Amino acid sequence: MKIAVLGAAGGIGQPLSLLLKLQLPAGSELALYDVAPMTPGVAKDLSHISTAVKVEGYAGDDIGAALTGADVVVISAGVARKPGMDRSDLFNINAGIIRDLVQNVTEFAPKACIGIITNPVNTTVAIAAEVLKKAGIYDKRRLFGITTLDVLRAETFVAEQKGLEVERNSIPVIGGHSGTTILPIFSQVQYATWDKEEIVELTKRVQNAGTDVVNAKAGSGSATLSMAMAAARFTQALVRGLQGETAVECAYVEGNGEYARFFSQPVRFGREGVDALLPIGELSQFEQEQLQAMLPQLKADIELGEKFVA
Ligand SMILES: NC(=O)C1=CN([C@@H]2O[C@H](COP(=O)(O)OP(=O)(O)OC[C@H]3O[C@@H](n4cnc5c(N)ncnc54)[C@H](O)[C@@H]3O)[C@@H](O)[C@H]2O)C=CC1
Ligand SMILES: O=C([O-])CC(=O)C(=O)O
Repeated sequence: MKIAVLGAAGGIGQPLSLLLKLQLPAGSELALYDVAPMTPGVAKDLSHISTAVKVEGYAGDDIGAALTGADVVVISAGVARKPGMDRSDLFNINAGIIRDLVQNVTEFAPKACIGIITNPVNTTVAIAAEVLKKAGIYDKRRLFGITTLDVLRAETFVAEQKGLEVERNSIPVIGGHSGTTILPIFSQVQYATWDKEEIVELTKRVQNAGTDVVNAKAGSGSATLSMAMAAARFTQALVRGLQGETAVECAYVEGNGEYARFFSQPVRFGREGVDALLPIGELSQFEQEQLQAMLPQLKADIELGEKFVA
């Protein structure tokens, strides 16, 4: 397997690359790319870690070499939020970055699975899909918005609140990745009992968790370390699927359009990327209301991306 990380010198890119160096199957190749000139140095640094994963670094115009032969491309290139901004405020800069990077993927790694971290995810994934479509190579089984951080947060916050072992949790988070489009399905946590206020509060905590980190970092960026962990977990699951093993994670994918063109839900990975979309299961009345209420925003975010490419 060859995994390319685009944005590899950044706040997420560096710890993500470290985790992949430690966790990818022996014999894998890790290609780091960023516009930042330091990127070959980041790769050199990582390459001294004694695991059987080969690391190469590329900067500036050298994206073709990074992408050629890649099975998976993970993209965290772009700008991050500062206090007072919404994820949608990143659109102006990040939309063009994603369009141009995915254009390069169409040229150098047309068969790769693409996982997008760059915000606003609700929109950047739609941009990527349209660029791939224009190039005539769009395969919806191979494009993902990485929403795993919402799952990590839901798992952690439930464990804290209920005094549970965090490893026991597996909580689906559906919808999108901003504000009220993030919907954790706490009613499916069977080993805890809830009153309604608790669920409302915990739902808001997950929805605002990104903003909490942005505010706590006070102008120097957004979540990087937890996001690196989330993206590593997603990438590992995808790689396992591509290698013919079974793996399931929530991801923001083009499904059957029941709720919106792109929607985060549990996905089973397989040799072609998405092997099957798993049902979101039963929702409480609160969750059903939240789901219906988020859809206009989610659809508008998606449309913004589609129009940007058109
Ligand atoms: N999906 C999610 O759950 C999350 C998404 N994010 C998003 O991830 C993105 C990256 O965040 P950070 O790593 O903290 O930002 P950062 O600013 O630390 O790193 C971004 C990197 O992208 C590089 N870059 C910029 N334009 C590029 C291009 N055209 N090609 C290649 N590299 C390019 C920069 O040189 C920099 O190294 C942001 O958009 C942020 O909002 C952040 C946290 C969670
Ligand atoms: O909030 C942000 O800007 C970064 C992000 O997506 C998250 O931490 O969930």
